[in-house]
Amino acid sequence: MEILELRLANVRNVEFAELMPAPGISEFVGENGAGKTSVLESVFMLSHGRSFRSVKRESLIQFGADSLDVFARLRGAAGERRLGLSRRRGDWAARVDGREVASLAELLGEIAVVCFEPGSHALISGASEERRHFVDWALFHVEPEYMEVSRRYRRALKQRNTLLRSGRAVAELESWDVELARSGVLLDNWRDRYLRELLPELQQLCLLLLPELGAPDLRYSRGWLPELDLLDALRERRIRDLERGHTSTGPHRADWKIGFELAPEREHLSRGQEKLCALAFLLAQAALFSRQRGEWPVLCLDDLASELDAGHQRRVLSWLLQTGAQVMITGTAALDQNGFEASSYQMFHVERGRVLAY
Ligand SMILES: Nc1ncnc2c1ncn2[C@@H]1O[C@H](COP(=O)(O)OP(=O)(O)OP(=O)(O)O)[C@@H](O)[C@H]1O
Repeated sequence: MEILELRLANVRNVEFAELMPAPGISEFVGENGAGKTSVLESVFMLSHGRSFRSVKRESLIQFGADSLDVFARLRGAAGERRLGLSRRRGDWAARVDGREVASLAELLGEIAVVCFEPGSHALISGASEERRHFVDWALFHVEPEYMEVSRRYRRALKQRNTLLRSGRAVAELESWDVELARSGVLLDNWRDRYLRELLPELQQLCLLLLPELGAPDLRYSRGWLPELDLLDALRERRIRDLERGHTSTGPHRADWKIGFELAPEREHLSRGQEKLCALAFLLAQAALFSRQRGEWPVLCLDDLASELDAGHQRRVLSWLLQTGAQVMITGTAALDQNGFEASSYQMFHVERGRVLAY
């Protein structure tokens, strides 16, 4: 998919910007604090409903402004779409082709953006929630029933936790346990399958970015004891859960980790290797998306040059070039443009909130 036109208003220090990203690589170059990341955050917002820097969307609204607008004209396999996310008088509204949609998910389902940024190492070293989000974001795009099943699971979990805190009879938990098991097993199967499908893509990217570590392996832990089925695991934990006041087992506790032949645990990775590893996951996710959906997501790479050394940058850029995906990259200095085709490359200068095609 490709963003043909992008418009932002009152996003951080960008009062207004209108640009036409290149079909291939668009580079946003400017000094620290110029507004480069704000452009990427806007694109990411359309696909995730939030910024990658903060869960609070409000922090993007320009100081003193009472509205924010992000608009993109997107060409994808399903045709052309006009996508908008805005905030007016305290309310957020999402629009697809000019029509306000009832649920944000309708907008998020239209555009896929995969972003590597300075906080991405949290995918490897951060909380398990980051890793569940990573998988669940992909499931949202490829499993038509994902939203509904995930909603049922979250609702049952909330009800079960309320019941646990109320200290009422254990027997009342049965119906919620049955619902948790029904939806939870589906989530677990999808996650398990997704990670197995991701592995070959990941192996290729690790070979490109981290060849010194040997072959990678992915270990998925589903969130409950492998020898039990989910319903039995929930039943078995009831007494303990009542004491603790929350549900201590199930897919909401799922996690996965990567190990390499020569670095079996995360603690064996250097900080730089952690970042490369996170990048390998994100690019593998994009590659799998393209295989499953027949089109590439938009790829954003924030501050690539400060995250990667020159050799790794070159490898990533040549990999990106052969995908044909639309890519947006920020940096304080221009990239080495060797191999870029003029027709699919565009540089933008960003200066104190102004974005200008160069
Ligand atoms: N809500 C806001 N309203 C106005 N300005 C803001 C707001 N939030 C942040 N800023 C400012 O907006 C500017 C843009 O930040 P941004 O992160 O986009 O810059 P950048 O060009 O990516 O910088 P760097 O190279 O340092 O990462 C910064 O100067 C920041 O202080």
